[in-house]
Amino acid sequence: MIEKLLKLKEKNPKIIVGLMSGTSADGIDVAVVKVYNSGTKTKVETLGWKTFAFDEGLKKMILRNSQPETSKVDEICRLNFLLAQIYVDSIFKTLDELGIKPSEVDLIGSHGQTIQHLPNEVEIFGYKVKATLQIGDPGVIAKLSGIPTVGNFRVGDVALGGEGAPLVPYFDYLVFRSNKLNRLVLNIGGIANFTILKKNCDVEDVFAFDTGPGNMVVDSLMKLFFDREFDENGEIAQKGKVSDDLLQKMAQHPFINKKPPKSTGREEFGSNFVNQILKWSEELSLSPEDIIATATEFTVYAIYKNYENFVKPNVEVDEIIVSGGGARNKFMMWALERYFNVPVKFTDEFGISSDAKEAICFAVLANETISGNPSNIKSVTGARERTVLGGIYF
Ligand SMILES: Nc1ncnc2c1ncn2[C@@H]1O[C@H](COP(=O)(O)OP(=O)(O)OP(=O)(O)O)[C@@H](O)[C@H]1O
Ligand SMILES: CC(=O)N[C@H]1[C@@H]2OC[C@@H](O2)[C@@H](O)[C@@H]1O[C@H](C)C(=O)O
Repeated sequence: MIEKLLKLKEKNPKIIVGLMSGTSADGIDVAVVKVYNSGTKTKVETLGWKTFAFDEGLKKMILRNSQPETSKVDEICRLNFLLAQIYVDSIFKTLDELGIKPSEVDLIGSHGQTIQHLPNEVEIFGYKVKATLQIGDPGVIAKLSGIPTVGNFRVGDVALGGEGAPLVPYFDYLVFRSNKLNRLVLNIGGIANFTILKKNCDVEDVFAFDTGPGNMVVDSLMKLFFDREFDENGEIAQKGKVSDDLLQKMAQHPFINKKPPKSTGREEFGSNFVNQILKWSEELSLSPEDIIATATEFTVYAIYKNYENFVKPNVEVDEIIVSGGGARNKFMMWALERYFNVPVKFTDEFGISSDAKEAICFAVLANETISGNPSNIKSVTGARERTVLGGIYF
């Protein structure tokens, strides 16, 4: 086993599959990449990627098991295996389409499905506990695929007192740093998060955190009002009018002004928050279109407010580089340009598909694990130490 691991460490370049199933619970992104070197010398070449949508029933099962009120421990136990089985199927389908044999793949890096993220410390039985849970067991992935798999990336950072998120900032640092420009690298998935890369920055200068909802709130409202999974291209938002009254109420959410390091999820922007929005909207007699427009505006408001509070006093950004499903929402992208007034680019311009960025990231993070390089950033997660992330399974 150790020989295998050492051989894998020395192999350069490596073919690595990165797997992301994000907080939107909309499906899995599989990216196949060739990774050269490691650390600051890392070079990534994307060989291909594919998205697999989850069946509606599966999405429901994931969502109900992401909430304490509706979760069931036997369903979570089964989902842990089921998701791993689905991941492996998706990997094989992607490889087949790309004409790559599974035996040619050196490594898999799998994020897993977050069903609960509890970075706020609680005292239980005299112990201070922070916790996070990603399911879709990497041990099962390794056994079914026959490919060494790195998973459970967040655990080490949380164990060392960190938020365990966001982890993409290290990848952003490797790929998007510049010696000429101050960059804000933004991902708008279920949750939105950004990475600030000051020109000529060092790894410990990187500043990043979750800013609040990405598409999570809009998606839930779209399901309720229009029985659709999301607002395609922001078309419904474009038909509505932003309500300043509702926006101001949403802006009071304590996460928006909370000081970083911080990370969030469905625990704070799930059904409780959506129900609150519904109540406020009823009082204000808003149409569904206006509510969607306001919730979409809120995502960008929260991104900007966090920038204004915690970044702008030290670093003024020259450009924004966007990825994630929100990049396809025109209303959101216009709002971003309106708030920031700097060029808004997509990661695709930099050779990283905006739909596959997080999957590519977990391939690169797996390479860092195998190479023995720490990939958390203390200034981002608040962990006591930098550490090698993830567990390796054969
Ligand atoms: N054409 C589109 N128009 C508008 N929104 C879109 C479009 N395509 C995708 N989205 C939005 O993007 C979301 C999915 O984004 P993405 O896959 O980046 O999130 P994720 O990886 O699940 O989340 P996270 O990054 O928070 O873990 C969808 O739920 C939807 O709201
Ligand atoms: C706990 C968890 O799964 N967090 C996700 C989520 O989705 C976006 C944002 O919230 C970020 O904190 C993180 O994912 C990305 C991949 C990250 O760690 O950078």
